[in-house]
Amino acid sequence: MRKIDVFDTTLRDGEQSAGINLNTAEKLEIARQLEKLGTDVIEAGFPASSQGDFEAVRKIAQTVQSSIVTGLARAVKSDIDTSWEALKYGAEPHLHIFLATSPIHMTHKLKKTPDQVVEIAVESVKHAKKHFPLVQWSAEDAFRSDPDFLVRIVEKVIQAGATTINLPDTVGYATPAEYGAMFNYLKNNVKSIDKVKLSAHCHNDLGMAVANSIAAIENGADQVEATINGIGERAGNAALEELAVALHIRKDVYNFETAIQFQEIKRTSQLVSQLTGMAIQANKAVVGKNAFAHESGIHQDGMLKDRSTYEIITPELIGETSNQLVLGKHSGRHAFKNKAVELGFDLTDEKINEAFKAFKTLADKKKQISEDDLYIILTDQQIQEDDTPVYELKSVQVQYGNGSIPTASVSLKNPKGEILQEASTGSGSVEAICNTLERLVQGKVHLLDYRVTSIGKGRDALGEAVVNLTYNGKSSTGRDVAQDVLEASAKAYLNAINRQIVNERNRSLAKTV
Ligand SMILES: CC(=O)SCCNC(=O)CCNC(=O)[C@H](O)C(C)(C)COP(=O)(O)OP(=O)(O)OC[C@H]1O[C@@H](n2cnc3c(N)ncnc32)[C@H](O)[C@@H]1OP(=O)(O)O
Ligand SMILES: CC(C)C(=O)C(=O)O
Ligand SMILES: [Mg+2]
Repeated sequence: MRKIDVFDTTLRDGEQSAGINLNTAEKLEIARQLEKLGTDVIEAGFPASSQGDFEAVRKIAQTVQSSIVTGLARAVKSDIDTSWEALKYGAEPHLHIFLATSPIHMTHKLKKTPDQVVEIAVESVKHAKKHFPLVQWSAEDAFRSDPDFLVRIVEKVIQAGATTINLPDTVGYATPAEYGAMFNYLKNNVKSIDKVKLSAHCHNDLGMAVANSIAAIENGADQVEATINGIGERAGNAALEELAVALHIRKDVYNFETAIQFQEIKRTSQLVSQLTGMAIQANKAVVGKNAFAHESGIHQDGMLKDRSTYEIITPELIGETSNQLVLGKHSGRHAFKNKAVELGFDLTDEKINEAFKAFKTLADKKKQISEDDLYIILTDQQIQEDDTPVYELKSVQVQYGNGSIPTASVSLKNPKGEILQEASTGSGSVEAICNTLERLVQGKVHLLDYRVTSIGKGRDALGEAVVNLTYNGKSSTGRDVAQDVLEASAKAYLNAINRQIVNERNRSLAKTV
């Protein structure tokens, strides 16, 4: 079996999804989980794009041990030098440089001739090689590039020192046969191609990202680039979990293997959804809520007689548990701590105590505490590390009746430590809460999007609220989970604002350094 490397770009291309904005603690948490998942390379961000991304990539490079950590850079010296400062801590520093090669991009975006593009590509790879032992070079929009130009530029960047060549279908336009043919063409026409690792990077605009990635592997690609839950620019990237499971389940056809630890798939998918606020569609392959649900009588009859009638992937393969009661309101701190360790959390005693308090509060209200609930409580503690003073919800009360105007009263502590109270009406309960909060916080807020979903099963399942807004002109996403969706909504709203306050403080600290 040929081993295929998995390059995860959830934290870079995935974060480019509209509405996603992860902070350093959240990125670090996802990177740790990607390491457990067995990804060969983690693209942690774009260090030159912002101080926040620089910090996140630096922390991830310092923390992650068993996956290679990389970051994206334009073919620009200052991007490369900044990336080095963030990535130099890795055991094998790796940089990912990209430059567009299609006529459309060269003419309209870069405004460069093909010869100039070759020169810039070669110079940037040579410059990167002064620092980095591993340099991946991507021909952005490779699929819409002239194949002979690709052959020429790829040969030159290999001569300049590139160690991996990536040929993306940047706009998700290729069919599997066409994308495979491009790899075949380069394999047969670039003289030095066997000196480098060949990589595929597919987007899902026509729903073919996973199929295209597999076609690339069949035609010589050694590495596939993908994201958890398929998040990414526009319609997203190839979904990592779908790719890995497809190669595994159909190894009889493909004969390829990856180092992905299948047991970690469900957990990774949930974590990414929880921290990005991007819901997973119920019927999504492998990780959707319905992926293992059998609804109709004939299917249920078949499943009861023999699971192989309708089940080609078992939920156990991807680490799906039955989610039965694990701890209850009479459980003590020791059992709680043991369970946290068993679930893979490494928290200080102080954070365990905070999580334990949240667990007891929930256990008082909810009959059964599931593993999903524990993950939410523990992850919330794990990602809390900033001590910037922010808004804190003290209480929220809503008066609602179908014949009256909903009214919300809210009390909160502001970043100066003052307790403020306000009341306001709205056409619904959530709008009343948002209107009240808008009066209480300092600055201009504009609500863009709001969503509630349930976590886990049953009528007492936790409610998750995701709020997308602009605060003083900057877009931000907040998320929170509570047993009551109105409380979750108020907290999610404040979390979005608090995120901007923390970002602002980090930006001003960076300027003073
Ligand atoms: C296919 C992909 O996913 S590519 C990755 C996309 N990801 C991102 O863009 C996220 C991070 N980006 C950012 O934060 C910003 O765009 C920055 C910091 C990188 C650059 O910001 P700005 O300097 O304000 O430039 P802006 O984004 O408006 O324009 C991009 C510039 O880079 C140039 N450029 C684009 N790609 C490349 C490249 N690979 N190498 C060199 N220059 C490039 C463009 O031609 C344009 O140059 P111009 O100003 O001379 O016209
Ligand atoms: C930066 C490159 C690899 C990219 O994301 C794309 O071309 O889609
Ligand atoms: Mg991409």
